[in-house]
Amino acid sequence: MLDPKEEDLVKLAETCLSTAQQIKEYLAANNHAPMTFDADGPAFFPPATPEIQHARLDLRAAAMRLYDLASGPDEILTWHAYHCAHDLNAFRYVQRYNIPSAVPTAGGSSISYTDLARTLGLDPSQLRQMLRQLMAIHVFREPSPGMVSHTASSRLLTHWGVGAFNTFIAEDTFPAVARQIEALEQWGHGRPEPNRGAVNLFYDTDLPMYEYYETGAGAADTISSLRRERFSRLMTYMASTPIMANAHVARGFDWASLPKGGVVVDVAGNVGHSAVPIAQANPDIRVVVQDLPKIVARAVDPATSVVPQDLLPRFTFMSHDFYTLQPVAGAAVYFLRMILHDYSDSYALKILRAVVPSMAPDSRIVIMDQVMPPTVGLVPDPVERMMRTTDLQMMMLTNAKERDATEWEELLRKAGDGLIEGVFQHEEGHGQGKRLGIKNIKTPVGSTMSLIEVGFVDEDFGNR
Ligand SMILES: C[S@@+](CC[C@H](N)C(=O)[O-])C[C@H]1O[C@@H](n2cnc3c(N)ncnc32)[C@H](O)[C@@H]1O
Repeated sequence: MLDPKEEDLVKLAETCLSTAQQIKEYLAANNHAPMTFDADGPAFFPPATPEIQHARLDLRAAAMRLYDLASGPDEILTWHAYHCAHDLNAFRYVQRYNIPSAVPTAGGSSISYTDLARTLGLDPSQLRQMLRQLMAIHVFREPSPGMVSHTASSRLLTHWGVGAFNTFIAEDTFPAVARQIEALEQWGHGRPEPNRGAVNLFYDTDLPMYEYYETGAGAADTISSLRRERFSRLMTYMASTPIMANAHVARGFDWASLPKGGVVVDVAGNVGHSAVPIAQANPDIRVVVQDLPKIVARAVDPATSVVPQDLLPRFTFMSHDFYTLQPVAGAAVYFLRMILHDYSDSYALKILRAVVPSMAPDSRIVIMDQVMPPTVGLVPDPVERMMRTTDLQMMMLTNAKERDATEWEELLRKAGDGLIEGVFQHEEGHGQGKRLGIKNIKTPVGSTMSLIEVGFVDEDFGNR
């Protein structure tokens, strides 16, 4: 990993050179096309060995640091921030008016600003202003004056998942995060309620984001339906990206060790996409996927179902509000992926304390979320950037946060307080000297999320 304190221009440039060579050679040796901005080039960096992944991280970290040092302290605060704001503004325009699908995708083809504007009912001069802003970051290009064509990135805006992600940033995150300070001033700093986030001001709702999405029934409320669909697609896509790949679910916990006939409850599992690798890892277990009613309807609808046909007999879908007592008692595992980071401590506690009374003494809770580095500079810069941005996204959405290992341990200890005796009521000693705690944390290679195995441990167990 690049030394977090390295500031020498030449040393950073040397890192760029050596890692760039390593990556170029790897691509050539494995018959992968070189990375390019051309529309016909690879849309995603190809799968690579851990060494090449590390080289990519170092290259990005060194190049970004060089860029910042060459810009100077003033530009970080002025021009860089200025560019970011208007890049987002241009993305919003591009998404709102469906520009990507109106630009021809056939190799080498292009369209004039005038024709594009006429097709979409836009002003040609404003259209050109917006697209030229994005061309600086390799999104669209002008192959000749007055003509627009795709780059690899702009073409990807037509991809169902990348497009949904970009639209969510442009149409939801960008305008909502601009209300963050107003939310803090209107409702108070450090508020725990999930319906007092910046997104509540932007969506103009008193409901927590997920409940707001649920209100989108019928034509009466099409905007919340549209936002729910977008968010749902975003979540499904995220689970397919290398850093959040569903495959990590199988790598971070030994699902095969669960007993025959054991049950895994995927609490708030959306349409069940993350439970698929669990069921595949152990043919002898059953899976219960729980979520809010409209999500469950999507999960069981053949048009939107994501669970492969051969696994379906082992799947049950259930509407369940996770603030209420967990209806499945004695499951082998209660799996909570990307749930608790959506909530402040007091709400995350409510969710966990609704699970604990249903646990058997040997049940586990497996939490899959980020385990934040306890300070800055411990992970590669691009990873740190992703984790910190996600942390703020959680604040914006639901007044929530990502947690480090100590914060997780503290939360779990409180989640078990007063409930242990009930779980161990049929056992000798009634669970005296036990607490809910972390048994293990495993971070699969290439994943930003870890699997935190939680169970009943002796009071003096571990000291993370
Ligand atoms: C961030 S998504 C995570 C989904 C899934 N676990 C995953 O890893 O992709 C949060 C999920 O929580 C669900 N949810 C929100 N509030 C809920 C509630 N009160 N009870 C049950 N599920 C809820 C949402 O519908 C959504 O599917």
